[in-house]
Amino acid sequence: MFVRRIAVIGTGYVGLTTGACLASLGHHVVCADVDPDKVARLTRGEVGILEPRLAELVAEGVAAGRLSFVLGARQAVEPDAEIVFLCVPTPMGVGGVADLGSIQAVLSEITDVLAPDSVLVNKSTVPVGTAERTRELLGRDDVAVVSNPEFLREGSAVEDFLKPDRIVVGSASQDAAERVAALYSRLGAPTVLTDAASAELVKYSANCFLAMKLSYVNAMAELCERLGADIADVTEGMGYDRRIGQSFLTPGPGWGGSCLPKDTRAMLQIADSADFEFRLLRAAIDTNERQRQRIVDKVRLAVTGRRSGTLAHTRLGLLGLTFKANTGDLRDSPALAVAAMLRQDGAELVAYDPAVPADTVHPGLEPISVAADPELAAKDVDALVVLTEWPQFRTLDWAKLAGLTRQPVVVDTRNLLDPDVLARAGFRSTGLGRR
Ligand SMILES: NC(=O)C1=CN([C@@H]2O[C@H](COP(=O)(O)OP(=O)(O)OC[C@H]3O[C@@H](n4cnc5c(N)ncnc54)[C@H](O)[C@@H]3O)[C@@H](O)[C@H]2O)C=CC1
Ligand SMILES: O=C(O)[C@H]1O[C@H](OP(=O)(O)OP(=O)(O)OC[C@H]2O[C@@H](n3ccc(=O)[nH]c3=O)[C@H](O)[C@@H]2O)[C@H](O)[C@@H](O)[C@@H]1O
Repeated sequence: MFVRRIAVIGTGYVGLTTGACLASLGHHVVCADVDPDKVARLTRGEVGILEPRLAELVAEGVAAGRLSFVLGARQAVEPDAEIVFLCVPTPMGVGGVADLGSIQAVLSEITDVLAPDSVLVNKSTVPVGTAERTRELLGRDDVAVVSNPEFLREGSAVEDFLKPDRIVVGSASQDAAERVAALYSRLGAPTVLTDAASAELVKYSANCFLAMKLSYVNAMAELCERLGADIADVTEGMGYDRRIGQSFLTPGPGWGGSCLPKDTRAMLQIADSADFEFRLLRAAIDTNERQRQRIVDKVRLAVTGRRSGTLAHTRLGLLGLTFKANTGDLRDSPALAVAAMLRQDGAELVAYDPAVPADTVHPGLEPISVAADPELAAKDVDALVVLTEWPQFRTLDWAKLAGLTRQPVVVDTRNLLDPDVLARAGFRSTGLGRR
């Protein structure tokens, strides 16, 4: 029932969550990373990422003797790991294709130490055909390869892992697929058992669909502005249709993060390699890029009253830098993309984000002075621009902030704040697609 040794390679958002959650389900898990500092920190119980319950599960797993951390994949796999999960990065490579360098590095490290009858499971997001190529590369008939894509979201990784909407497992080996599916049996989630290529495609297909949904909503918000309609009412009215659903219908400064942007690009390449021009997806990506410019134009109009020109000699306070709320992740954050464009336009930028301390080092933060509190970010600014939907922004002392600004203007790119509250505090505000 419980597996005596599962190896999880890569201890990032996916790997650490997978390791800690599988240990909490009763399995014995050894997690490996290539980064010695990370392994040392995890061994001391320092999780280092903002994920509810993750630190707690790690501590419980370690205390119960079911979870440990080692340096290097080989040490986690030998001598007798029964199931090996690959949770290493697959970032955007040249031309948008997924870069499989880390996967290849792990394979060359572990091929000769994989135990007979073990199962190699890929949880990283990889192009269709990767499982098949992995099987060829391994050249081991006694090791099965399985695709088991992960659908967790950052900020709710543990909750999503333990209460998944579904489990997807694909393999040429029915027996191996069933062994992997059995790991999750206690979760009671619908399970799709399929071939490896279909499982790999489910992952891209889901992320691309979500991206298209968001681009559709952002386009609809623009249309609302032109037609005098209100996006909140439009999406509410749409969302009651159970075929559409209420979630993922909030307009914003464009979708970002470490996955949707890279996975949509990778899907275009996958389609291209199959001689299929995926125009629908291309349009969703183009709409997303345009969205950033649309935000800059909105800020310019709100601050200078002009549709063209620059933002030279203006100072802007940005509220939110992470790619969404409840995470500290700045990777591919739309807030940073918008900030870069505002800077390019001549604006001076100061920002506050509850998950980004003033001394954070990240290339996207270079044009921004990061403040330790929202009041510092409001001081002498020509506008406050909400870029991430942190719920605590709703309850800021808006009247006090208004008094600190040079011009009491708010551009709310997340439609997070109540316009009446802002008006009472003395702000002129604008959102996306609002009447
Ligand atoms: N972040 C997310 O919300 C989700 C990510 N994914 C996919 O999961 C994969 C991993 O993503 P994240 O966990 O976000 O990445 P991450 O960047 O947070 O973590 C990856 C970890 O792998 C380690 N690593 C790199 N090369 C290694 C090697 N050769 N041996 C051992 N460890 C190595 C890194 O040091 C790092 O700790 C990607 O393919 C991603 O697309 C899938 C679902 C959700
Ligand atoms: O493959 C992955 O890595 C993961 O990618 C996304 O998860 P995540 O990157 O954590 O972020 P999301 O919550 O999907 O948000 C993505 C972007 O869309 C934006 N968004 C989301 C929802 C919404 O209504 N409006 C909106 O603008 C967010 O602010 C963010 O920039 C998917 O939701 C996960 O299912 C998937 O496993």
